[in-house]
Amino acid sequence: MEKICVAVRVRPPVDLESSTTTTNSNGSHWKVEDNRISLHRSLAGTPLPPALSYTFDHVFDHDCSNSTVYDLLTKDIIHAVLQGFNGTAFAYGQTSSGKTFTMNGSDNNPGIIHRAVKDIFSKTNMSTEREFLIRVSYMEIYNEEINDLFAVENQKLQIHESLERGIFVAGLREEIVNSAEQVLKLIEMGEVNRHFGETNMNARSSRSHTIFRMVIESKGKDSGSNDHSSLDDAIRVSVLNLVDLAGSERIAKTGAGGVRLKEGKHINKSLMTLGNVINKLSDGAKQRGHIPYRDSKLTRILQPALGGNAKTSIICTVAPEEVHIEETKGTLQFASRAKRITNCVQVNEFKAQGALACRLGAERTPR
Ligand SMILES: Nc1ncnc2c1ncn2[C@@H]1O[C@H](COP(=O)(O)OP(=O)(O)OP(=O)(O)O)[C@@H](O)[C@H]1O
Repeated sequence: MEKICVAVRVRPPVDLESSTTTTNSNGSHWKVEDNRISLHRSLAGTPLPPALSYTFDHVFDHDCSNSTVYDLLTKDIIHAVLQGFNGTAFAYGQTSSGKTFTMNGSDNNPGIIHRAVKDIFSKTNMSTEREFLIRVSYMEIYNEEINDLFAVENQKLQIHESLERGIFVAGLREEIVNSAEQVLKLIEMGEVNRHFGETNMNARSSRSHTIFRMVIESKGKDSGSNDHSSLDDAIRVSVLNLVDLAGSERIAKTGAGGVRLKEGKHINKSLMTLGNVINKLSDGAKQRGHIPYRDSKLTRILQPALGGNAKTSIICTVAPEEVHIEETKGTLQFASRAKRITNCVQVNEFKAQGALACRLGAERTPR
């Protein structure tokens, strides 16, 4: 059993005037100390004890770089995926709090996805013991429909489950890839197909949840031994999901109407289901009861990452401004609940036989 790793990241204040402080006009501000974030208030300039205080695995203040976030929060998961464990990292938070900045980054400050891809190829290229076959796919959930970001014609895809593949999206294009550059180019092409839109809160707001997925298969390099039953024959298959969720939003604040309003309702509904799943899971095994994974496509796809067989980290992004205090409290409560979830993690290792062996034989391009 292994706990989900939960971190909070505070984005820099939007108002440049107040960029050196997160204190607000009513004297309340979020203070970050080590792995703790607290809401402080002051009365006529006299500081009062924190009104609220939360502790997480990590708390990243506004001056923290994407490189630090990657190193402390996701690097271990990425390395575990190469050992055969499933891994998921996702960003959760209100609109405009920095989820896309964290997952995708910018040209001079690459995010988690870019760093993970580079890291994976640098490790697999260096491996003297195992050979790897890597496949990638990229999908979005827009208005509760799954679309393929690598192939626009693949829309309204369905989720299925099988013994061999677990939970999967049928018809999603998977590309076999051999280098980080190839993957980053594919992602760039996929980004063009993603739904963004302008709201009052964010000039480039993600209007869908996106899931970038890498499936990594590996087997021991031929040792030259004739012992066909040796453990080296075992094939490891792991799945890495890197998820950028759309932001929860107050319709009044985003000024949404028409298409934006419809999108906002779908976003809020699926995030509410995610919250319900997290709440149920955090209740502990005895009180849990039915977990409503099937109530949204997002939770169905993330099912293995939430209480299942995956190493998972969640980065909860928050905005420091006074006007967002209620949303920030909501995000921190979500994060506190998520912290209590335990997953049951194991290496996915199979004997190379039957259909899987045939498929690997056909697809494997030795690295
Ligand atoms: N840690 C950060 N450092 C510098 N700039 C940031 C940081 N986090 C966010 N920003 C900036 O704040 C703005 C909003 O961030 P972003 O688009 O990542 O938010 P989001 O949570 O993905 O929003 P939405 O849910 O609406 O898509 C962007 O201009 C982004 O560059």
